[in-house]
Amino acid sequence: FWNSSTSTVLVSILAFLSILKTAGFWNSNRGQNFPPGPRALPIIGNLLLFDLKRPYRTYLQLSKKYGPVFSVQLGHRKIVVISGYETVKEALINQADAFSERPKIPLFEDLTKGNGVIFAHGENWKVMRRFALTTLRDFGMGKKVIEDQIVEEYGHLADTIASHNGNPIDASKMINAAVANIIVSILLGKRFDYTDTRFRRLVYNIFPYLGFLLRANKAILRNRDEFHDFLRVTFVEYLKNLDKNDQRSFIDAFLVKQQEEKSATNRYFHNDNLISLVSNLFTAGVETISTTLNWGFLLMLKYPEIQKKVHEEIDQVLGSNPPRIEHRAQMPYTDAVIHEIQRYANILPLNLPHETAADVTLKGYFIPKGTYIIPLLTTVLKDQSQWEKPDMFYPEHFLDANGKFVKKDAFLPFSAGRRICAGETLAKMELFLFFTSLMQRFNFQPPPGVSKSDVDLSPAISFNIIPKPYKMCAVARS
Ligand code: HEM
Repeated sequence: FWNSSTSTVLVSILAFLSILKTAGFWNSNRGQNFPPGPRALPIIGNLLLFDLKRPYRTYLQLSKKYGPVFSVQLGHRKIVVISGYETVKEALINQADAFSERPKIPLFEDLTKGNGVIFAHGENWKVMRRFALTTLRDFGMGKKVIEDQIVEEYGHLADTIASHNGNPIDASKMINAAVANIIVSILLGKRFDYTDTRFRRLVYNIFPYLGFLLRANKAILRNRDEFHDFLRVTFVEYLKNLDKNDQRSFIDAFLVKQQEEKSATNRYFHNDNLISLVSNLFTAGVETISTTLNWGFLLMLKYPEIQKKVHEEIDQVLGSNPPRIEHRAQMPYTDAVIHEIQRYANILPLNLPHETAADVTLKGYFIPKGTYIIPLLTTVLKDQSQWEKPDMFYPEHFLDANGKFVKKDAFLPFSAGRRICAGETLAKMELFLFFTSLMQRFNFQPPPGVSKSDVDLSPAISFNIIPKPYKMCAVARS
């Protein structure tokens, strides 16, 4: 009965049905005004349209053609892309709850099993996010400890940079280590020496560079196992010395919660959630900041006249005093430059993916519950209706005619709504203190023989926007 011609007929029928389905013949969304988009091919959907090396470019082009709400199909997944400041705001802020979920992405589900905060869902996400936010505040801004730690850390970083005596260096690894130490001191309550072997493995091997997050290879899984083993041993150690009245780290705070009397949320405080939280904060809190700083110094090489103005403001306001966070309000130009670095660098052009938690209507289009959403941040940070010179590095975007700092609604590098970056306050503090302190100590110049017009601002090939590796000379300022 079951012979090869039966199989051929069956395969043909299936292929035909698949074509009909893709063409929308009995699409469940049909008649409900699903957002428009390019016609999809069977099985692969719109894959052929994509610049796979820099997918954000394809989304950007499609948004120009199809407008602020459109759809693409990748494999069997229909994706709705939201672009432009007004529309992203209408979704993530005005309809915050409906756009607050994360899709289940196989690689991340394998890595975290829905634990932690970044790729968590429903109630687990809510409880872990609330805990992460309060604890970051307590161990950071609340107790002022973190500001002191950043000040200590930028001292170490500046000394390491100065030891190269103005010779050309690629500072990215040093910056990475300094930034990693900040989150490590919040999580573990102590910093590491840059030469510590375990720390080096943690920073350089275990956590992949932003651009390679999507490579689900065996090495990543092996590194993850090694990191988890390290954490399990650490938890046991911290548990032994735990003192409810003297909590010294994020891990201590979690373990105290775990031991509290049974409460409605107590069941979420298990070790798998702690492991994922620690990994989440490390992944989210190191590469983002160091990539932004790497863009910042590259831009200072390209625009020495802007660097000069920052130096002047530093000399005027700080003199030789170390920067503290309260100085930011007195340094509008430096503040504007840092904001413009974030806007221009646009490091997460695709944002992180969202998913609709309920059926929702946006700009007249119907989007069912469970739809994969991309709130396209690049179209917000470069929205022509919001920025005077969207494609240029122009700190005046954040200054009024009197040189006072002005906030901009479309400045959303941390996204918006329920899933807005949980580390925004910490990140802003780190960016200001690291950038200002290094600028206070050094003049950044291209290596000998390289002129400012040779400085290349085109990004490396990646899913996110990272600068190509570069060298610079950090010449001590007298
Ligand atoms: C320049 C620095 C940073 C940028 C540009 C940035 C940007 C972002 C963006 C765009 C998201 C996704 C928001 C969304 O889904 O709508 C995000 C999420 C997140 N970020 Fe950041 N981030 C930065 C630094 C940090 C730091 C320092 C930490 C923590 C220490 C952190 C922790 C998180 C966490 C936990 C999430 C997940 C939030 C959730 O799913 O509820 N980030 N960040």
